[in-house]
Amino acid sequence: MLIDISRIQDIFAVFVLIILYLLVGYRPPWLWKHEKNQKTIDNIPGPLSLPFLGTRWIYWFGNYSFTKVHEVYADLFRRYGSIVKEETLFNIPVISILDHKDIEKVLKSSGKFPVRPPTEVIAYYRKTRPDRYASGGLVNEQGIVWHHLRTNLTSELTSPRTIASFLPQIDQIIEEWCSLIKQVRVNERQINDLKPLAERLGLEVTCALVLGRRMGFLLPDGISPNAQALANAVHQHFLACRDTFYGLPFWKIWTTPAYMHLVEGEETIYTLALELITSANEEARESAVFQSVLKASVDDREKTAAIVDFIAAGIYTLGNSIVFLLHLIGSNPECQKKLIDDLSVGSTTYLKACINEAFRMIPTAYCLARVSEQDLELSGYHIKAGTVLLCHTGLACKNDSNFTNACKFEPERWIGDAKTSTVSTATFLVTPFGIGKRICPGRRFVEQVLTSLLMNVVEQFNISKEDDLELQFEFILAPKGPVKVFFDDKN
Ligand code: HEM
Repeated sequence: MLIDISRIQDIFAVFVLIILYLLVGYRPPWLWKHEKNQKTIDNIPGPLSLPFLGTRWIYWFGNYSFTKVHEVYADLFRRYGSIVKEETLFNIPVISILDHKDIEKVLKSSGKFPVRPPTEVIAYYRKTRPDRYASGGLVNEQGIVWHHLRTNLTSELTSPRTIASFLPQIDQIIEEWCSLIKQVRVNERQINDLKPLAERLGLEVTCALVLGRRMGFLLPDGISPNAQALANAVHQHFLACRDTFYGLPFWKIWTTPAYMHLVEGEETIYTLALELITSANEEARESAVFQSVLKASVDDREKTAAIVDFIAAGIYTLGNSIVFLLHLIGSNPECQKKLIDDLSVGSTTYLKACINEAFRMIPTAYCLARVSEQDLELSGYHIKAGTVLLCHTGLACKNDSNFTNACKFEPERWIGDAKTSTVSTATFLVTPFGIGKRICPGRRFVEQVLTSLLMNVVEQFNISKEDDLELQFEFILAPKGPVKVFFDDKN
């Protein structure tokens, strides 16, 4: 009898094992074959990856420079095709994509809380200062924490009504900037370097919106030491992000100069933001954006962090975009003439087309980063959820297969019959402010500033340029060297 029971147990155990094998171990031959043939992330071409160091060595020992990352990617795509694999430290893959359909697929696949990879060095620094930061902040947080910050801190910044009510102040600031141009011109026409002047405008108008204060960045006899410190801090902040991201990663072990610069930049912006919050005057109390941040239902530390993030994310990007826009207009006298004609009949159609076209030609945020939230098929490769993907929208915009005469400044492509086909391609490629739920909350404000700027500038000046613009990578695209532009008075 005992023997019989143990035999039954054996049979039962074999039966359970067969079931388990069928459930988890068995793959039908067709599926097996498919998996074997399927190209995975391991098959994506790219530079040689070294154990532990990955492919970052191309910047340290190769011919590539991280001041020219935009050119590095153009070269990588030329060598390896429209999908390229790099590996960061510890061999974590980062996939760069150029194909329009792939970019669209990635940007469309984001869920409720799109994941943009955080800037590691900022996330690290903020964790070392729990006295100041309750989280990584709006730019670097993910998931439910990001959603909580976004909903509570950006409603006024993104509100059309708030930005429209700020328009008179924008116009006044632009008017002051045009006066400044007149005062600092050499021989009543020549601006030897447009960059610092564009940065001062970016600073003044962004601080006026975010802090509700005029900071005096446009005073003709130079700016105050405090204001200069803020301008330097924001610039330093971007360079330090670039250097810690692409440079040797020693900042993780000891305090490198790049890490020191980042800390200095963050601390200067933070100290100033805190000072302005605690000393808010009548003017500041009337500022909708500033007030909405102060009254938000979030931890007090998040409020100062949000002001820091708005300043850091807004000023430098805006300054660079102003240089790119005015240089492109100065390089295209025909377009300038059409723009003036169109404005003279009360239309802003051509002006808006010029701004779209400038963003297509030189987007300061030259690519969009996401972490895939689901498995994706990109250019025939199976990409697992959780992979870091870089959508190279800036390079795709310069591709003739996406836009005819892609390297030419042609605002006409955004008008009339041509518009429909341009817009259908542009939806996922001309994305200077990003796309989806993580889109830049400063977009509406920036568009308003650029519209008012271009209108005022072409009404007062004929702009022209001497040299071509050279670009440099400073974590975003920035002009390299002095940008000489002529501002001749209109007769
Ligand atoms: C020309 C100027 C600007 C450009 C080109 C720009 C571009 C961008 C881009 C590309 C993103 C990422 C979007 C994405 O991943 O889909 C972003 C995010 C962000 N920007 Fe801007 N931006 C500009 C100005 C501003 C201004 C003026 C502010 C604030 C006053 C601002 C605040 C932010 C913030 C807080 C984020 C993070 C949003 C989030 O993750 O939810 N930006 N910006």
